[in-house]
Amino acid sequence: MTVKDILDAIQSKDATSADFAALPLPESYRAITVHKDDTEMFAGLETRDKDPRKSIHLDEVPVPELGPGEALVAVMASSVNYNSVWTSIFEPLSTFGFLERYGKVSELTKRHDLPYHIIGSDLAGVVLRTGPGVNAWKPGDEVVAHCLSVELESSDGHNDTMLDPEQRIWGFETNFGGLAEIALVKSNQLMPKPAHLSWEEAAAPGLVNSTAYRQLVSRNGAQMKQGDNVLIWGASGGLGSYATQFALAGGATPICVVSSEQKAEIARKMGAELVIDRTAEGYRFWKDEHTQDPKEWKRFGKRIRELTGGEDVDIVFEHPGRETFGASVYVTRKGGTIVTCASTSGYQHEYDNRYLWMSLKRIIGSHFANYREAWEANRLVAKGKIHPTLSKVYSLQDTGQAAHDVHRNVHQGKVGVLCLAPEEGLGVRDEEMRAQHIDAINRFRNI
Ligand SMILES: C/C=C/C(=O)SCCNC(=O)CCNC(=O)[C@H](O)C(C)(C)COP(=O)(O)OP(=O)(O)OC[C@H]1O[C@@H](n2cnc3c(N)ncnc32)[C@H](O)[C@@H]1OP(=O)(O)O
Ligand SMILES: NC(=O)C1=CN([C@@H]2O[C@H](COP(=O)(O)OP(=O)(O)OC[C@H]3O[C@@H](n4cnc5c(N)ncnc54)[C@H](OP(=O)(O)O)[C@@H]3O)[C@@H](O)[C@H]2O)C=CC1
Repeated sequence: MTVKDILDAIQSKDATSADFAALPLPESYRAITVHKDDTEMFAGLETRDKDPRKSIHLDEVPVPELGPGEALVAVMASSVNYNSVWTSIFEPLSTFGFLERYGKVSELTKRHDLPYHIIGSDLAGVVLRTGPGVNAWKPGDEVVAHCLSVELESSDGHNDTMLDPEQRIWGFETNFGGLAEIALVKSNQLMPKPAHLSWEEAAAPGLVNSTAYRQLVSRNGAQMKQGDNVLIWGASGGLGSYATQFALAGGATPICVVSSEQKAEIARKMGAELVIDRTAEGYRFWKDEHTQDPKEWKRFGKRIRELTGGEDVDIVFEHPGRETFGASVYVTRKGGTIVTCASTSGYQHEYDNRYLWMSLKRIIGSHFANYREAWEANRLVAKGKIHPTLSKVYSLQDTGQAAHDVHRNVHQGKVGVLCLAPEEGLGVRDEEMRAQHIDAINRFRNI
């Protein structure tokens, strides 16, 4: 039995759940990994010069043992998230520390502590096997998986699953991730695959869409409301392309920040009217490595007022971090909210606290999404209210190049990876619905 037999079953029109259940599992499969032996390979290099193509491997790995409450999924497609860039450059720390720590939780979690890390936090595919205690899913189900892994044994996480003390991001802080032909997930990560999307389109939104949903829309985030002005950094990138859609769909006004005319055009194609090209306008929020320039914050704020007709922003959707955070705090309106989920340009932020407390602003930390938020975010995709922002698709063996593109910020929206799917465009089950949304689905393609 090989993965080829699994693919044949998925592609045959008449394979039943019983047929999938009867398929013997292969002994091994191909997976994108980083190696524990490589963790020091980039020592001394600048972040920019650490090259994912050198650290990312395509390996044949054994199929992990299936535990209670878990599922093995045949992965048709996955996508590159920035967390896989961090893993591949071993910043801010090596993810093998996460696997070692997880391995100490129980006999079952020991499986994760290996000298290789199978990465990837998105997938679209087909359930192959479910472990004891799983009733909601069965072999043959077409699914996507969100990346929240929790143990749920502590009451701390019972109201908001992101607060579980054993909260982890699957494929980043756990092993057996989605950039592979087979993945191991907890069954409560599974959600129905949107029927009108191909495998690679369905695999694209998951992580960033759920994160943007909690960060911007949820009561656990900024609770955006109709009429809000929302400043969105990196509006044509992974997170930003979903934040922009949420702002528009929710009756808010996005002010989209991008770094080129091409990206500005993408933001406009999504429906945004207020766009700032940070490169063309030449903002330099830092005079040098240690000193910010409040005059530049003010110039940026003036530009926002010019675009909005004199208003400041209610919400800043933050993730670049050190480079932009001082400006983000400054340009937020009195009583407004800066909601942050990352620090791509550096995690030691500096801002002038007078502008925060005197103007009663709030900073909210946000991370991925709880079970319910991830489900709600996927539901919006399945209903055709939010669309994938897939631009380019790579083969599994070219994942290193895909991660390099994202690391160097030469991509748009989301970058997809075909795992078992032999070509793009497969897996669409609702052609009629697809036809209704085809322009939106293809907005980011081949640009
Ligand atoms: C969905 C996608 C998401 C993304 O893309 S996010 C971007 C990528 N992610 C990242 O860049 C984050 C990577 N992670 C990290 O950098 C680290 O992961 C953290 C900085 C988040 C945490 O570091 P750590 O070393 O794990 O945490 P500690 O809590 O500082 O150290 C653990 C020890 O410190 C003790 N401790 C914690 N809080 C306190 C306290 N308040 N007072 C005293 N001690 C404390 C703990 O108990 C524990 O102890 P003991 O080592 O003995 O187990
Ligand atoms: N905590 C969480 O749950 C999550 C955190 N993240 C983190 O968020 C960050 C962004 O992820 P994602 O959106 O997928 O990444 P992308 O690279 O797809 O998009 C980020 C965008 O941010 C903009 N940007 C990058 N650097 C700067 C800068 N110095 N100043 C201003 N803008 C900048 C770029 O747009 P442009 O050049 O056009 O301005 C870029 O396209 C990563 O660090 C990631 O790890 C992501 C998802 C979940």
